Amino acid sequence: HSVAVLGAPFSKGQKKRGVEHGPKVIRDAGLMERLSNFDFSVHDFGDLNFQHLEEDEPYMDVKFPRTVGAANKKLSAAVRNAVSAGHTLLMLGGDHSLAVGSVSGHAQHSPDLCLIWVDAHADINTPMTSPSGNLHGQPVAFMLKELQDKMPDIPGFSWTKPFLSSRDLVYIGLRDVDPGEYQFLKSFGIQYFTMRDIDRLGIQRVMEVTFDHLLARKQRPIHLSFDIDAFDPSLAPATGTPVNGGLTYREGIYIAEEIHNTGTDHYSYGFHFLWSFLDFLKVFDCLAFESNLSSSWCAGLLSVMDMVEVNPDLGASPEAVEATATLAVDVIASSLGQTREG
Ligand SMILES: N[C@](CCCC[B-](O)(O)O)(CCN1CCCCC1)C(=O)O
Ligand SMILES: [Mn+2]
Ligand SMILES: [Mn+2]
Ligand SMILES: [Mn+2]
Repeated sequence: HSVAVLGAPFSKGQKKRGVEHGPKVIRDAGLMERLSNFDFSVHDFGDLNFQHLEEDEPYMDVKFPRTVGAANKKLSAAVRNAVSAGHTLLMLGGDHSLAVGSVSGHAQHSPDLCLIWVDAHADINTPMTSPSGNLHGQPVAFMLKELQDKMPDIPGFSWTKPFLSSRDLVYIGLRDVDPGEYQFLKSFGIQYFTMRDIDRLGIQRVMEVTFDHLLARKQRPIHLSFDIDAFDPSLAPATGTPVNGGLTYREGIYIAEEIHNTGTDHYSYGFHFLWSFLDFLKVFDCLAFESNLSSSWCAGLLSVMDMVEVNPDLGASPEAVEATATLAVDVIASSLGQTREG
């Protein structure tokens, strides 16, 4: 299979300058070099260029609605085209408002997709519940069918149509959820794992429950929307809304590795005891075929991945920026098949 890389240098979903340079610093951290180590082909689609609209007054306190709406309309077409061409698509942000275009473009090709949202935040505010008016805290609200009667007609977003059911979404890493968002999570019964849940259950169990929830009934394409602020700020300081107590390096990489490992029979869900027993037997090397089988099979179910909110202007030093960008590349590489075992 092939991977396409698309940069989305966009920042108007929030107020801090610099996140529009996210695609550049992620590439400068060696992204394309790291991707060339895999056996799949890599296509660089370059960066989208977004026009800044002159007249773009706030709407119900929502900032830059027409600019954000237009950018996402353009992004959704690019994502739909890339997925339709058979690529696994990697979208480099840019702020998280870009998920509106990325996920809806993906859903136009794959309406049965499921969404894994790795983030300190739920990003499910409506214009009425948003404490900031920043659209990077609202993308999920544009996607959910259950929220469509609570969403006003925002200028610039008339092209959008809700496409996602709450049961097809799982959050991992939450630790800064606004009151209105919490109400939606509870009333729609959305599956989520906070950092406390990760402390209690451990990341292996979190991923098992996530895949049982999303894939046990049937396998389908995964959209992974990864906000770098899911990591602890000590690991990812160069980002706009850091929150203490985030993912460790190993937890973040494990999430990515497990997403890569979906899609083979090796992981027919609900039979963990069997697979862990087979893994145990593997140590006697009597099941070598099993690992070869899964490695040949593992295209993985990942179809589109967003990597967003890397902001080079917010690192305290060049080293801090480099560390944040390199972490983003590590997560991307692990999602696409890089392993820690060789
Ligand atoms: N939930 C917030 C933050 C959104 C972050 C967007 B992301 O995840 O893409 O980076 C507001 C969070 N909270 C408001 C009260 C004071 C502390 C921050 C919002 O503005 O909606
Ligand atoms: Mn966030
Ligand atoms: Mn986010
Ligand atoms: Mn693999």
